[in-house]
Formats: sequence, structure tokens, C-alpha cells
Amino acid sequence: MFKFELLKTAKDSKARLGKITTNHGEIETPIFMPVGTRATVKTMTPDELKEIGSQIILSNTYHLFLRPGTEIIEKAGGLHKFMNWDKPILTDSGGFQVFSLSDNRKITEEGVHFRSHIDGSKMFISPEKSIDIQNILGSDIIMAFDECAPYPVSHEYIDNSMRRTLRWAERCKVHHKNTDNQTLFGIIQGGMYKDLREISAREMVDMDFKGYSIGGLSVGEPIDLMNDILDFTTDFMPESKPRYLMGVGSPDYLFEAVERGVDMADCVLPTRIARNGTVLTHNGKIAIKNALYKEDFSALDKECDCYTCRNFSKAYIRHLFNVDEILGMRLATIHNLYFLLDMMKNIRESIRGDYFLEYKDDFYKKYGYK
Ligand SMILES: CNc1nc2cc3c(=O)[nH]c(N)nc3c(CCc3ccccc3)c2[nH]1
Ligand SMILES: [Zn+2]
Repeated sequence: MFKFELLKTAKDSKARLGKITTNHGEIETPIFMPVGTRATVKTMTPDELKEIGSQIILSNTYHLFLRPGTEIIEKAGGLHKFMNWDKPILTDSGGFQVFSLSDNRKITEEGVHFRSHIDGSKMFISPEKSIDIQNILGSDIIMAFDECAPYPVSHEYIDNSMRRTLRWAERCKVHHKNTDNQTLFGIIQGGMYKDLREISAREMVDMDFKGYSIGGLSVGEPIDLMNDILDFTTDFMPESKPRYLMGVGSPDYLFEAVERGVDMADCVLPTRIARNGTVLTHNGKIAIKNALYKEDFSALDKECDCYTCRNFSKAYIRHLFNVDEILGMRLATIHNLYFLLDMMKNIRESIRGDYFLEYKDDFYKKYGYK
């Protein structure tokens, strides 16, 4: 089953409070979704993810199709069982990953021919194939197969790409049968061109998906351009359906997206930067390997009550990174994910209490944003 309840909309911005209900549990929105590309949120166990408050995780059709392959996951009884995660899972359709990971790919009306970035073997994914793979994975929310166009490209390129993505979306909708257990989101494209964004949004809304992603952003464009396109696009999206902005995740991007009416967001940033020792704190990011912290026995962030901050010091975590101990990456990941999940919880509270913009300003001042 799938249900979205819009609980409240802010008076002084487009920020909204909502709740999604799926077969595997509820998701309070606005929500930040940790990315678990190869059936694991790197370095984290499912119990640790639950303990820090993760309500849903993301995984990837492209990566899992290549390794371990859909046959093994099918035999395991689907992705939830395979990775022992019993809460909601959202999978991407593979389009973005094909374009960002494999080269010498060929896009045709039928689908995308490409070479595996693992062993170079010839592969092909179509809208129907993407739906079939996501069906085997058994994720609760699945994405339509789309092309995330590069940036910058011509208006003509985006026009052709966006219209093909609309035809692919129709094929996904026709092909998607398992509608009780899996919910298909349409993905709005259109690059940085408002006329094309409007066409894509209106046509996708007419296809009546249960939720919509805003794709084609966070592809290297300046944040002001992304915010402008995002602000324009959400106005064409139905209030009663969830809006998922793909590929954001640093604190400012999340605040800006929520302010413009986004309910869901993902990003690999917090887990990726944690593994090289970059830690999010309320006073901005810190590089824990810095000699500055050699004898600093305080927590990573004095305001944080995550497992890492309750039990370990900067000096100890710096030591772990300096001697390449895996525990360092784990502790930094636990903290970065908790930091963003806790920030989203505070954002939800601020919408509930009608002080979202004030919370955003306070956060920005302390974090060191404009
Ligand atoms: C980092 N920036 C970024 N921009 C994106 C645009 C698109 C887009 O236009 N279409 C699709 N299908 N995906 C996109 C993604 C991947 C998001 C994701 C990653 C991991 C797991 C699940 C989902 C993007 N990521
Ligand atoms: Zn912490």
C-alpha cells in the first residue's frame, strides 16, 4: 500500500510536513534518505541505521543489476531479506548511474546500450527492464527510467531528451504491474529551461503517478540556478503527492529544498565525506585528521548526542584516521548521518511549530553559511 498525508504547509514558505505510509512502515517528511548503493549504507549495520533514526534507505538498480545480479537477490527473496533491512527501501531506476558511471553508452528510443563499468561487457537497460529489475529487488518506492541530462547542454538537447523521458515514463507506467507493493514515481526533467520544465511537469502530472521526483538537478549547476529551477518546478506539482529532489544532501541544499516544497531528498555526501574524515558540526565542517585535534579530547560536536559524540573524542577519532583504522570511518559515518537525520527532525518540528525560517536562519548563522 502507499499513502501520503499532507499534515501542514508553512505560512511563510512552501515548506510542508507530511507522512508516507508503505508496506514496510511510515516515513515522516521532510526526510533525508541515506544512500546504500550496493545494498549497504557503507560501514553501517541495519541496527545502527535504525538507532540513528533512519526511516528509509536508498539503493541502486544499476549497481545491483551488475553485482550480485538480480538472480541472487531473487533467490534471497528480495533486497529487504538480502540485506536484512525491514523498513522502506527506495531504488533508483538506473538511468542516472548509467550516464554517470559507464562510458561509450548509446541512447536509443528503445533504451540505453552501455558497457559495464566493472568488466566492460555489453549491457542494455530499457524502461521495461528497469521496472523488472526493481520488481525483483522488491523496493517499496521505484523510479521511472529516465535520462538525467548533463549540464550545461542546449535547449534542443534537453527538449529531445525530456520528451523521450516522457515516452519512457509512459512505458514504465504501462509495464508496472506490482502496484500494491511497489509505488512508481515519475521523474520530472527539463534541465535548466523553465519552458521545458513546465512541459515535463504537466505531462508527468497528467500520467497520474503516486509521487514525483525532480530530476536533472545537482549535476554541477550553481546552487542559485538549482534553487530557481526547483522553486519554479514545485509549483506545477500536485500538493497531495510527495516530491523527491534527487541528489542533494549538504545541510544548506536540504534547507533550501524544504523551503521550496520538497518532501524527500537523498545524497551520498554525508557518508562519502565521512570516509575521508570530513565531519559535519553545528559550526561547519571540520577535517578531523588536522593536527589541530591531536590533543582535543572533546566530542566532535558538543551539541550532538549520537553514539560517536557520547563515547569518543576528536583526538581518538583523529588517531583512528591517521593509522587508517576502519573504526574511524564508522564513527564519522554514524555522526554525519545522525547529524543530518537530527537536523531533518528539527526541521519537521520547526514546520509543526511555525518557525521553520527562523530555525533555518539560526542554523545558517552557526554553521557559517551566508
Ligand atoms: C548527485 N546528484 C544527483 N542528481 C541526480 C539526478 C537524477 C535524475 O535526474 N534521475 C535519476 N533517476 N536519478 C538521479 C540521481 C540519483 C539519485 C539516487 C542516488 C542513489 C540512490 C537512489 C537515487 C541524481 N543524483
Ligand atoms: Zn555526533
